[in-house]
Amino acid sequence: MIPRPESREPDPNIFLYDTLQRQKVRFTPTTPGRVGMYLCGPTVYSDAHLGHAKKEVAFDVIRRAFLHLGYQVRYVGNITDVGHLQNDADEGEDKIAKRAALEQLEPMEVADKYFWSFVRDMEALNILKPSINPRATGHITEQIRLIEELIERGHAYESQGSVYFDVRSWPEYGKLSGRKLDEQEEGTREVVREEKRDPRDFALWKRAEAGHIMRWESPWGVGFPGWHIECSAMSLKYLGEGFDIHGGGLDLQFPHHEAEIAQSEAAGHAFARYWMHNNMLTIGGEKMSKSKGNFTTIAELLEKHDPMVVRFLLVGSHYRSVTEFSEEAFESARNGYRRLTETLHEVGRRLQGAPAGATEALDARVQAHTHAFEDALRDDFNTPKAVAALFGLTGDVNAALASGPVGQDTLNRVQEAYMALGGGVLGLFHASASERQDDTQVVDTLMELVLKARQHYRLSKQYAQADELRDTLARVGVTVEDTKDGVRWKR
Ligand SMILES: Nc1ncnc2c1ncn2[C@@H]1O[C@H](COP(=O)(O)OP(=O)(O)OP(=O)(O)O)[C@@H](O)[C@H]1O
Ligand SMILES: [Zn+2]
Repeated sequence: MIPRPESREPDPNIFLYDTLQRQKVRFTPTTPGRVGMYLCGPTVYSDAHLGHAKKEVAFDVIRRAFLHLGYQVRYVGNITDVGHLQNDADEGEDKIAKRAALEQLEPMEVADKYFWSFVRDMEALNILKPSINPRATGHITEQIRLIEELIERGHAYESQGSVYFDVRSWPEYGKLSGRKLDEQEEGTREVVREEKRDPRDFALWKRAEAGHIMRWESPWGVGFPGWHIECSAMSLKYLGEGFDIHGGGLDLQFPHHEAEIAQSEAAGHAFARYWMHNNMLTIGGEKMSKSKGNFTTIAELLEKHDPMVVRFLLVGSHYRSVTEFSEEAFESARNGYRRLTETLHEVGRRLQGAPAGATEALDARVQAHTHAFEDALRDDFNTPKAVAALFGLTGDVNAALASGPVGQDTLNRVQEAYMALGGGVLGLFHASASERQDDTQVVDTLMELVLKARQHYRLSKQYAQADELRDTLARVGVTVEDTKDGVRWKR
């Protein structure tokens, strides 16, 4: 966990884009100084892919930004382990149950297997653990209670052992997505229509047919919850009435989030006050998705790429913009990330032996870039602008380091700025960076030895050997320069 800066008052000037109001609005928390966030998590029936990473990183950065700007955050990220059918229109097999049959596992084994795989991927990507990670199957009672409230209030009805939300009883249905009546019906087929009063009605509870293995007792017979109801039940349980922020992918706006709002409000609960949606990670212009099969899992990616480069790639585009996945995008992320870490490491090296005191001109630049970075966060968590501020800082630091000695206090402040902004907020300097730090120490020591040997050859006029050392280093990308201040190297 990154600690909340103790000294900082909660920032009152954060603006975020609220999907419901369709504009950027000032964020005001329900409870001063605290933010409650709920994020629709994965359906755990297969390994997570880069699209999931885009969403998780987006909301992780938003959470970290709130922490940085003086708030305490309760972050609830749910795990869907029941009720998510293959078709959004209440049809098809349960995704988990289908996978269980395929892998010859218990449904809960499937859920656990992919839950832990998800946790491993998220850890590798330096995503902070949710404060609460509730699962749908652990909250059947809460879901049944909410459905009962809806029936009591006349907004839901039972039909042949299933319970549906009565869309006609709730005129606000459609307010989030702005979908017209006919568009709300998309994909609904005749079989289910017969049970429904209106084709737009959605399942709150489904009767379990013989052979359906995920089943629970309910007032309406044996069945299982519909997909949408879990998120209403769990967000309200852990974040309370009128909680602050509900997040998820743009593709969940309809029907999932539309249904969440309708069923929560119709049951008499004040629901999320701000709705935030991340745009999609695409491949060849199409959404990366499990069901389309056009995905690359996070685990596969991490065999080839540093997780921090993956993260850098994702924060390089705004959460509301599309990110197109390509090898070229990785290449440029790798180069960009290297530029940051090289400077950070150089600052570490220069700290030893730096003159005491400050270098005021650079101090002023550090402050200016820090302000620019924070302004970018306040403007709907604009990470590309924040990254640009880090590059601005990097440029100024490089220029200062090249032009002469920099005071120790200033170097410390530069390091702190990198760690707080690039590390704390963007989450870019994780274990892989510290591993590289260890690696850097080993490389530094080895280089010192090699350069001493080279110096020895030169002093004893064995120039061929000295040059051979230099050329060998050049072949692995290390250049050695003889300057008036002594020998310097870089890679
Ligand atoms: N390509 C993507 N880019 C950004 N977010 C995504 C992407 N794919 C899924 N998500 C988000 O991840 C969350 C969980 O998605 P889900 O488990 O439905 O994945 P999926 O690959 O879309 O699966 P399916 O194709 O079976 O619907 C949702 O909030 C969804 O918006
Ligand atoms: Zn949800």
